[in-house]
Parts: sequence; C-alpha cells; structure tokens
Amino acid sequence: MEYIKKNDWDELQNSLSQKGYALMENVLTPNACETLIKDFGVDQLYRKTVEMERYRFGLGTYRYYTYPLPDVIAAIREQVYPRLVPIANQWMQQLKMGVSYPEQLIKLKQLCEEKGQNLATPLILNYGKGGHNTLHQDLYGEVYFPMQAVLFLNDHSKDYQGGEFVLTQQVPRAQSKPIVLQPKQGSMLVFPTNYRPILGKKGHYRATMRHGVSEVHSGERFTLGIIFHDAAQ
Ligand SMILES: O=C(O)CCC(=O)C(=O)O
Ligand SMILES: [Fe+2]
Repeated sequence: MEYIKKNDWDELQNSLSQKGYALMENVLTPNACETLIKDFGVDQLYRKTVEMERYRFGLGTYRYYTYPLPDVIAAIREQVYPRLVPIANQWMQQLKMGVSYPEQLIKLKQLCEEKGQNLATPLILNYGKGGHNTLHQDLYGEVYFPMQAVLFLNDHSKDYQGGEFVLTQQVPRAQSKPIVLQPKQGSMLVFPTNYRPILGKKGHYRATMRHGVSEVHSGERFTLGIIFHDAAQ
C-alpha cells in the first residue's frame, strides 16, 4: 500500500464523483495476491464459507474472513476508508439523506456495533469454469457505507477468460446501464454499494447500483472484496 501515490487519491476521488466508480492499479503486488490466494485453503482465517449455487447467488465459493483480519486486508481497509469518506458524505448531502459518515473506520465500526452488526465482511471469492456472480448489493444491516472495493487477485490475460466485473446503473424511469470492467491483477476497483447521485436538470437524483460477475469461460478467478460496514449475521 505504500506505493499508492498521493495524486492517485485525487484521481480516485474525481473518478468516483464523476463516474461513480474508480480503478486504481498496482495496489497489491503479485506476491501479496498470491499469498491471499494460497491462504484460501486455511480454514481458521474464515468465519463462514458460502457455496453460491446453494443460495442461487451464482456459481463459485466465497469465504468471509474473521477478525482479526490479515494485516494486508486491515491495512487496505484503514487506508482507503478515510479517502472515501468525503465522497460518501458529499453523496449523502446531494441525495439529502441526512446521514454523515465518521472520518475513522473505528467510529463506523462503533455505529455498526450499536445496531448489532459486529461480524467481519471482507471476503475472498473463487470462481472456476462456468462461475459467475448474480447482480446484487452487499447490505448487511441498517448501517452501511455507500462504497466498497474489490481487488483483483489474478489476471484475465493468463489465469482466466470471461469473468468480467459488471456494474449496473438504474435511474428512475429507465432501464439499466451496464458497465463492464476487466481490471488487471493487483488493481482495486471502488464502486457504490447501493446508489449514487447523478446531476440532472433539477438537481441530483438517485441511481441504483448493482454489481456481479459474468461467466468465467475457462481457468480460475480470485477476488478480494472489501466492505467497510460489519454484518449482523
Ligand atoms: O468477484 C467479484 O469481482 C465481485 C465480488 C463481489 O461481489 C464483492 O466483492 O462484493
Ligand atoms: Fe458483492
């Protein structure tokens, strides 16, 4: 994480304000990615494992980390969160939500605890051939932070084909716009968890956002999901 330059945060914030999502490359080294993938099999790191097909969430397996989080994940969460807070608060103001988020992640954690949300939400996801993730939103209780991140742990050019990240944006009285991204290994994508403001003729209006993953045609795809709020269950 020390290789994220200051400029890149400005770029990230501008991109979030303008497009609703932002991509930052080289956040994780290939080594860090490989270690996270290798540890997919280390049971004591996780609190829960979900076979996605069973719940009709798609096809693949994901595992929620348990607290204390591995250092690299805790570091990403703590370093990225304060950079997103100004944008999150701007969004809430533009949408007249009457909500504002605290500057420190530990304070968000306290707000979650007050609502009975105290389980870790970062997760690692694994998809093989045919694997996919149906369009969804990651809300785990009353308290939620409006942005989350996904880090790409391997690469579509050598490890898998297909498996694009899909973001849909739905505005009132219109059909959904798809945004399809295929980031490189080590990249971090930040995107809205449930909605974002878009400036229209009469001020800002709300666009509902969902995300998912298109079918993996071959190989194996791994991602790390970083959600900032804790879960009730
Ligand atoms: O595997 C992906 O790219 C999507 C993961 C996801 O749904 C998440 O991190 O919340
Ligand atoms: Fe998700």
